[in-house]
Amino acid sequence: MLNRVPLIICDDANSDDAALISAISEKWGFPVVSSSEKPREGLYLQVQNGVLGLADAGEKKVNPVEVDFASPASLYRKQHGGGRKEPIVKAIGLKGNEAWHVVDATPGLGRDAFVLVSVGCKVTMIERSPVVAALLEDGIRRLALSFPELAAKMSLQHGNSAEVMQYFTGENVNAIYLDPMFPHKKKSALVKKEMRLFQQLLGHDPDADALLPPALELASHRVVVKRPNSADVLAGIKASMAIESKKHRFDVYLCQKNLGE
Ligand SMILES: C[S@@+](CC[C@H](N)C(=O)[O-])C[C@H]1O[C@@H](n2cnc3c(N)ncnc32)[C@H](O)[C@@H]1O
Repeated sequence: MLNRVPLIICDDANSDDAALISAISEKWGFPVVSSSEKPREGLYLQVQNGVLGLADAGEKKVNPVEVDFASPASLYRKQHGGGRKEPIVKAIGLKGNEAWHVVDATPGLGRDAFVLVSVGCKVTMIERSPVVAALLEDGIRRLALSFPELAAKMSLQHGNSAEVMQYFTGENVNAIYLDPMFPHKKKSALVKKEMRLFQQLLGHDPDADALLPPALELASHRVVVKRPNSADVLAGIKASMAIESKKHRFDVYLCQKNLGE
């Protein structure tokens, strides 16, 4: 996993972008590099028009990857039923439980987390990659400018969830969602360019099994694990049930503490 990538400052950056770059670099420790020193290969972060993005110097045609909670697709989803039909919402069992507190222990670009927020949940995201955490933080900051009520339902912690969940303090956690990276065939056309970039940054998560035991300990109601259809259950622990879609499966673990509810 790459923990640090350069943060490029363009020679013609406006003062707002320059201020954002220095705040991000100070918080996350990314080295600031001028655009003339931009690497010819590899990943780098940039700020353009107030948005932090992750780009690949070798893939000039691919747009930088950003966290965009207020994208038209996300907002369409929110306005048209708020994602209630999404398999993740069914798997977590949110019907009638929309106000649950959910920990997303593998948030990535926060797409699934935003589906949960859009149906009414409060979501705590715990992300271990500083690059991804910085992208998420920037997404929450921009969401707060247009939808402060939604941004207020999202919080972010930086760390390894397998550890953070063991010492989690604060509000009761009703459900935990796990969606660790899974190795894809390298040159498959199905692996989108954005996903390739992510794999270059993070690799896959060979320690994913370590997430399930502390999650089962912490959640009061459910733990849900997203897996490719072909994959084994996480940590060899059998799920209470599975919800299948075309490419994925949601393994649902009902927590013993609340089986009667
Ligand atoms: C497949 S992505 C998740 C995608 C996400 N569900 C979405 O909707 O965008 C997996 C993410 O989990 C993070 N991750 C994996 N293991 C972790 C751990 N032990 N602690 C914290 N984050 C972890 C990875 O860094 C990566 O960003």
